Amino acid sequence: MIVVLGGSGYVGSSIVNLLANRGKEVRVLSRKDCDYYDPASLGDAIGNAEFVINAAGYTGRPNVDACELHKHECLMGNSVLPGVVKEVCQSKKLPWIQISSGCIYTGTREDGTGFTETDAPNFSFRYNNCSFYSGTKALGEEVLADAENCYILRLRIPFENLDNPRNFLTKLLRYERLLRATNSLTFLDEFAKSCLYCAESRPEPGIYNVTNTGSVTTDEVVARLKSHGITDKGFQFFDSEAEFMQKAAIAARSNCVMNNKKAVDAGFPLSHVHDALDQAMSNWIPESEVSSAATK
Ligand SMILES: NC(=O)C1=CN([C@@H]2O[C@H](COP(=O)(O)OP(=O)(O)OC[C@H]3O[C@@H](n4cnc5c(N)ncnc54)[C@H](OP(=O)(O)O)[C@@H]3O)[C@@H](O)[C@H]2O)C=CC1
Ligand SMILES: Cc1cn([C@H]2C[C@H](O)[C@@H](COP(=O)(O)OP(=O)(O)O[C@H]3O[C@@H](C)C(=O)[C@@H](O)[C@H]3O)O2)c(=O)[nH]c1=O
Repeated sequence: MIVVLGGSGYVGSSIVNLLANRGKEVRVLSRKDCDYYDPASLGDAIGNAEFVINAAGYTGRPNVDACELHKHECLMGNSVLPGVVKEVCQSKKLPWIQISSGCIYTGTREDGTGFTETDAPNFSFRYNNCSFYSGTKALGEEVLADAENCYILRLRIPFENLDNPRNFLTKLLRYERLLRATNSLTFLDEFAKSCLYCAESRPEPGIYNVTNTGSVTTDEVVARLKSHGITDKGFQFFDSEAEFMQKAAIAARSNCVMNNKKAVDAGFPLSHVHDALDQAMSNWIPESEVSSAATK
């Protein structure tokens, strides 16, 4: 049985749905079920699982700006909880996944290429230039530096075919104005499949950048939304990052490029970002039809 902490959240529910559709026995854990910060209580709740996925954490609503206002929750969920899950899984000798984030980086490497798993985070408290959210995610990875049998999977700006306020494509469609940025992204379907791949095929444990190959600019994504007929909106852009910060954000964002070679070489099912965007957009389901699509 696979236990998923935070399995009712945006990312967790996508993983749980895939596991269930593939016939896996899966159990969702919530903070209501036990004390996440008491190893004995969490250990009892995890019970006789064979594999654990920690999809719990504090991300803020509607976006990471909220983490600047809820620092205690953010630090506990993203930095302390991974350490408790590690203690419990190690004592039970369980393999497990921690969901981390590519947002612990900003920009590209000096040579213009994407960050690899061995590059030190450059959008963290150690650099003192980060959002509170990113700082806590980088600390969460540090806490797991010596973790055994642990997959640290870095997700980066999830998108999918279902219109949802957490979906990057929906965000671009709904924000009044857009920031011009270059980013690596993660197709949520392929992220869920990557979790299943770890549970079933057990590649070498460690850190993996679970992002689609390549990177895209905001303009490219918007052009694709138009060419797929999803919108004909005349998008408005901020003149600069400074204007974005002044008018639409509290915390700086970590727009960045990631290198997924380690994950691809290890067999993770990750396509090129252009193909993944086309797949999500050609199966686009508007929010008004999402719940009826889910029940079909
Ligand atoms: N969405 C994104 O853009 C990205 C997310 N991630 C990471 O993926 C993971 C899941 O994110 P996502 O699904 O978007 O988040 P959600 O907020 O949708 O879900 C996370 C779940 O975690 C639980 N939770 C909330 N606050 C806390 C807390 N302070 N301590 C412990 N548990 C808490 C809640 O479940 P319950 O109430 O049932 O306990 C919640 O439903 C997080 O670790 C996040 O950092 C990484 C990159 C991008
Ligand atoms: C608020 C806002 C953001 N943006 C841009 C900035 C950025 O490039 C992109 C996403 O910014 P948001 O504020 O929507 O999302 P943000 O909360 O920064 O998203 C992050 O969530 C956490 C949980 C993660 O782990 C990250 O990987 C990432 O997915 O959209 C606009 O273009 N216009 C806006 O009005």
